[in-house]
Amino acid sequence: MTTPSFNRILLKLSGEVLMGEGEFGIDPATCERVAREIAAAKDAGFELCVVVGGGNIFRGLAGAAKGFDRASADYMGMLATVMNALAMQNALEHIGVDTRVQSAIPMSSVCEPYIRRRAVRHMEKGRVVIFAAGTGNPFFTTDTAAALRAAEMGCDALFKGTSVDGVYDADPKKNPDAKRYSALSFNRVLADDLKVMDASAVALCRDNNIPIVVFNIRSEGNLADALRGDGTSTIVRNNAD
Ligand SMILES: Nc1ncnc2c1ncn2[C@@H]1O[C@H](COP(=O)(O)OP(=O)(O)OP(=O)(O)O)[C@@H](O)[C@H]1O
Ligand SMILES: O=c1ccn([C@@H]2O[C@H](COP(=O)(O)O)[C@@H](O)[C@H]2O)c(=O)[nH]1
Repeated sequence: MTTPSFNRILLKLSGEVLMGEGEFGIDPATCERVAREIAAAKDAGFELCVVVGGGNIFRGLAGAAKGFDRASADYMGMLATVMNALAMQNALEHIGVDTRVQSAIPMSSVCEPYIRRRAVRHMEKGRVVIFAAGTGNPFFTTDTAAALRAAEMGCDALFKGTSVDGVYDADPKKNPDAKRYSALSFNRVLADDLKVMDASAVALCRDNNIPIVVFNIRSEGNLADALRGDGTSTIVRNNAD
């Protein structure tokens, strides 16, 4: 697969991936391994910002299914992403990568509030900005937050690092015969209701012409491969079938 050349990218880091081989929570070794991959991408010349998910700790929909009010459950989910952001900040700073965490829900004794111009400045200074608390609004997900921040930061592409190696014609975890696309259009993802990312995130990227690269970040080296356009991944973009 050949990927167009990108300079500034947003990495959407799955919360679920941060639990490593565990079934819940944060695995420090996985955070360190992902941090090394981010550091390598920086060394290769990319400007990076990161949106972290929260699926390893709490998802609003799952909370609502157990009886929590949906909006409260979503706020719990957003707080979970702040924990993941701090874990990633810690792992990155251990290996000498300068970072800032900015939260969409202000919590001034923990991290900076989200301020777009300040985030851009951090990136220009070579810092990795980690965006926490999603969009700050319930009824969204961190995929939509990733698309929104990618547009606000002027990113050339959104790399979704998750536990599948691309976009399939059906959920590969439920259908072993599902076929992976190497490239497809935003409109195909929406028309076929492919669930790898939520529709609002896909539409936002389509309307702002920000390609999405979906790749598996569970294995070492895959971020570097995806950034080079090597390895196994799917690119979702305008002007594709
Ligand atoms: N057509 C499809 N192609 C690929 N994956 C799909 C498809 N439909 C559903 N999926 C599922 O989407 C999941 C990835 O998206 P999801 O948003 O759930 O994860 P994430 O972003 O990695 O998680 P987190 O919420 O922890 O940040 C995969 O685990 C896969 O099972
Ligand atoms: O803008 C947002 C982003 C997230 N949430 C809630 O947080 C959890 C965790 O995020 P994932 O994207 O699932 O990893 C999500 O399930 C929502 O409950 C939100 O409300 N608004």
